[in-house]
Amino acid sequence: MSNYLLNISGVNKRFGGLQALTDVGIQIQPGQIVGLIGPNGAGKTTFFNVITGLYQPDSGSFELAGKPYSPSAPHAVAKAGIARTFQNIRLFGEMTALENVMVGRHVRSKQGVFGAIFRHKAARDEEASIRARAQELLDFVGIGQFAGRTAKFLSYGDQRRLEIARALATDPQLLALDEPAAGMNATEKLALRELLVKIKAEGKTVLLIEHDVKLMMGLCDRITVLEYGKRIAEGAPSEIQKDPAVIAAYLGGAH
Ligand SMILES: Nc1ncnc2c1ncn2[C@@H]1O[C@H](COP(=O)(O)OP(=O)(O)OP(=O)(O)O)[C@@H](O)[C@H]1O
Repeated sequence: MSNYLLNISGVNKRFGGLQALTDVGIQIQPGQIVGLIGPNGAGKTTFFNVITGLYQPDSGSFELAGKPYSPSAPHAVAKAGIARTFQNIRLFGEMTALENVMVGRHVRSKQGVFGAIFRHKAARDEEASIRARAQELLDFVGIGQFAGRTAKFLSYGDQRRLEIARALATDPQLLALDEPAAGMNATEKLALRELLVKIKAEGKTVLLIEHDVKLMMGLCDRITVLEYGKRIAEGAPSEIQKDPAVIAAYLGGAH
């Protein structure tokens, strides 16, 4: 057993003839923001999808908060305590912002379908507390005033915030964000950075993939670098910035 919140090692993943991940691991201390970077095609998304149960690895050892977890399916991973967002926003566009967060919260709700149908008092009470918590989370991410707005009518930056609020609604031990700054302008990126710092201040642990290396350097406690499906470096941003293998990977790659 280790003190890591997330301790993953020995992950291999092959797609047909392509070895997308070779013996990749990551170790995350509780309360840290950890970044996963690397040139295009390095295997970041594949690794992320393995961690969150979207892809089945060929091998690997997975431990969350000292307990083995099986990344066999996304719902199993969510139950284990990892919540994620997606590179392409996946909201319920026709539902309100509040309803989107309430859906996330229902992962943790106790009342089953029968409770919801027959409107038992316990179910009604739980619904009210889910609603209140959802509003709190919208306030926390800075879009509380848009609770009643249909999700698809929110600005791009606010939709991203909503996704984060929905992920937080599951009370995750680890928040996994897939390119949260993709498509954002400079102002939105700054606001996202502030939000992530706030999430960290709440004691949450965050793993993120992000192409904006400058943003990552200023935000992350630790960074893991992949290239051609292998981990080539791990360290604090100041170490990563001057690591010859990392510099070579970025200069030689598409970035
Ligand atoms: N579902 C799949 N089937 C076959 N090959 C895949 C699949 N997903 C990814 N790959 C391949 O695996 C390799 C790693 O891709 P991956 O998307 O994980 O890299 P990445 O670091 O996330 O890249 P990017 O920064 O461009 O998103 C690439 O060569 C890619 O073509």
